[in-house]
Amino acid sequence: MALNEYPAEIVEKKRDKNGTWLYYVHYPEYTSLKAAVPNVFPAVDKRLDEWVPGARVSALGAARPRAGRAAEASQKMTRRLKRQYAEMNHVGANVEELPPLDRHAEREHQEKTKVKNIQVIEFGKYEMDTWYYSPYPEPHASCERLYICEYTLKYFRKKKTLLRHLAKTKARQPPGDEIYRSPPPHLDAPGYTGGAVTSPQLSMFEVDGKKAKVYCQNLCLLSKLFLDHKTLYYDVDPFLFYVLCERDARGCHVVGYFSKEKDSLEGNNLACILTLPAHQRKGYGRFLIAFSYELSKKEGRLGSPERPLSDLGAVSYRSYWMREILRTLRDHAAAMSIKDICEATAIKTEDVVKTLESLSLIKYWKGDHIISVTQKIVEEHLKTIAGQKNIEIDTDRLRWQPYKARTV
Ligand SMILES: CC(=O)SCCNC(=O)CCNC(=O)[C@H](O)C(C)(C)COP(=O)(O)OP(=O)(O)OC[C@H]1O[C@@H](n2cnc3c(N)ncnc32)[C@H](O)[C@@H]1OP(=O)(O)O
Repeated sequence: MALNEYPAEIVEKKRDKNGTWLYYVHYPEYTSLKAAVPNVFPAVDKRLDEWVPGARVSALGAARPRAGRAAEASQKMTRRLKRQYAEMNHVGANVEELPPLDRHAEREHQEKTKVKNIQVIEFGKYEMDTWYYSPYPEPHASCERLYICEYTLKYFRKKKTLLRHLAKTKARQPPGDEIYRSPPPHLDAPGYTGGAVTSPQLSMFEVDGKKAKVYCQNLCLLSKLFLDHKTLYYDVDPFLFYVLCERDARGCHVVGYFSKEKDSLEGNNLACILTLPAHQRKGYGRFLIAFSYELSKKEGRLGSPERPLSDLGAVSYRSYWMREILRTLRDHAAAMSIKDICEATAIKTEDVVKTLESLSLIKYWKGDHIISVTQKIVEEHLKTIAGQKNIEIDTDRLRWQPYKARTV
């Protein structure tokens, strides 16, 4: 195999307008996960799948990924690691292991979604490559490029139609209640030298799936472009959507969201989370996760995300849990029980135990889990994560009541 060639599987082929063959290829040995993260592996990372002209495919099934998109980390999965990943994230490691009906549904889903339909979206001032298939209705489903209004989430095949829509619509923010607005930057903040404030101001909106049905359905269709396995698109009534926006003089620009069941029997405090690719790795994912736990604290309940987690979901949650638990231990001089940590953070017991295990800070003694840590060890662990991007939530600014308390 030549340099810069990668093993590839051909998933589909088609002819372009000029009759040239194009191949839809999957790179089985590569992932777009940016760094090797212990025990977190994409089951199948389809994010780099793409159409390539025949000239870029060699006879042995090797292709050259588009410049700039080449996978940065090669993580071959051993069978053992695959099983570990599946166990941690409650994902079936193998379709064959599912019950017959689920197996059939899973195969059908895989067949339908194996080739992504929309390649690029224009959203506000950003253009973003998509990652996965999303069931937009026809004729939009067959568009290579979709133009999406960042305020209403309506989608268009042509830019001029989007511009006409923007000229007509008055919407400049999500259709819900603004429940949080970030504090203005402190004038004594490090790096502030006077003049215009450049750091984005954040607003969080709560949008009710029942009251703003079309907006929420459009949000689900949009998020499916970046989520492989969530299947909620149309039945949005039982959910609340927490939409995070950067705010400026023109309006509120969506950067991410999470959804939450109004009444989760499993005690989930988050169903689905997304940061749009143009805004990833700036700390917004952690902010959204932290926000979901702040809501759980107000409800007086422990919470956990709905499973399965995606690979990116798993890294983000593990990083969040680790930091929160270590900070809580530090603030209490490391003298806490597991129950104390759960109460302070609203993180479900199982997630606390797994996180402490991964840090080797827990012992199993006489049938019970015991935390085994000193303040010094906590400080040392905290030093290793000191560089994390963290946007603090000022809880005094959260205006929110549990859904159940509002409806009785
Ligand atoms: C319950 C569920 O919904 S599971 C599905 C989760 N959602 C998805 O998979 C949709 C697509 N992915 C996403 O939307 C985003 O990647 C999210 C929401 C998971 C994370 O959002 P981001 O805004 O990028 O997260 P943020 O910047 O706060 O980073 C959180 C942590 O994850 C890590 N992380 C995020 N992306 C990556 C990546 N590509 N590779 C390695 N680590 C990553 C960050 O390094 C950070 O950890 P650190 O502070 O210890 O370094």
